[in-house]
Amino acid sequence: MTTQPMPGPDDLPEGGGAATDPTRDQPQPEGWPARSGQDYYKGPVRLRGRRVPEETTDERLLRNDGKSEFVHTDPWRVMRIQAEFVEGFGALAELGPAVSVFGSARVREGSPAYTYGLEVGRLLAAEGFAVITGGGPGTMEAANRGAQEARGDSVGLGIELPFETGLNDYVDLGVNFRYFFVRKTMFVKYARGFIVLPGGFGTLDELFEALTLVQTGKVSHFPVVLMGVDFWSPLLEWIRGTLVEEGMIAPGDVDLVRLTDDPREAVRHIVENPARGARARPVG
Ligand SMILES: C/C(=C\CNc1ncnc2c1ncn2[C@@H]1O[C@H](COP(=O)(O)O)[C@@H](O)[C@H]1O)CO
Repeated sequence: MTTQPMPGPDDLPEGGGAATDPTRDQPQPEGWPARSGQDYYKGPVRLRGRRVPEETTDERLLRNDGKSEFVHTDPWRVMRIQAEFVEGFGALAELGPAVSVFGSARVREGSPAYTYGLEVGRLLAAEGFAVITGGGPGTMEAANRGAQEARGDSVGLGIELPFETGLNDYVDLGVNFRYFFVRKTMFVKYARGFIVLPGGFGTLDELFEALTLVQTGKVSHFPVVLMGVDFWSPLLEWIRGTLVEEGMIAPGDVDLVRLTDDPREAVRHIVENPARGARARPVG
């Protein structure tokens, strides 16, 4: 058996290519790729015969044939997702201590939930916390507005939605995300705690995401405050009466949450309960 030296990097075109193999310079079967008589190197992979691609990686990269379906493929999507993480981390890396505030996109100025938002935004900023919201209307606008009025850092992590407007006018540092899960990572990564105002599905999703991460010990033990006793009590009663009773969660899991109507108490709870190292409760 004869062995041939592997070509070095200088012998190969960048991004893969063919290196001549003098022993394989015979006529190739009909229908085989034009360069099938040569060894083809693609990173650590060597290809021969009909496995030799018709065109090199660079040829494919530089080809402009007007076809655009590739932008809808999963590998391409993964690149977009990565880019979104990079942009998000880049924009927020130097943010000081922050608290994420979740709540309804639908309430108007003058409603109790909007007023909670304004107040917690102001108080958090006065305590030196950046206020992170979903950057949208309703309570998000209120919390950003409160933070801005108190000369704090007002951050909006917007989400691209099919029929919604962009960031509210009170966001000073805004990042718009295409993917909910990338945006959620930012809410958690840069926050020392969460304040949850009355809201709908979006708010519940964010609340339970935060609780699950803490409960399972995936993240630090963050303080979580629910604002609005009348609004949240039925949910907490159901959690205690059904989830705990049926053994779906541990009784202590409910202690993860503080319920109040008082924005001062909400902010004090965050200040007095700094995030502690992650500690999952053993199931059962
Ligand atoms: C429905 C309306 C606007 C939607 N625009 C949003 N912009 C930014 N973030 C949003 C938006 N809608 C939901 N969110 C996120 O979910 C939470 C609020 O959802 P809920 O269902 O209203 O409780 C909020 O914390 C955001 O992160 C108005 O026309």
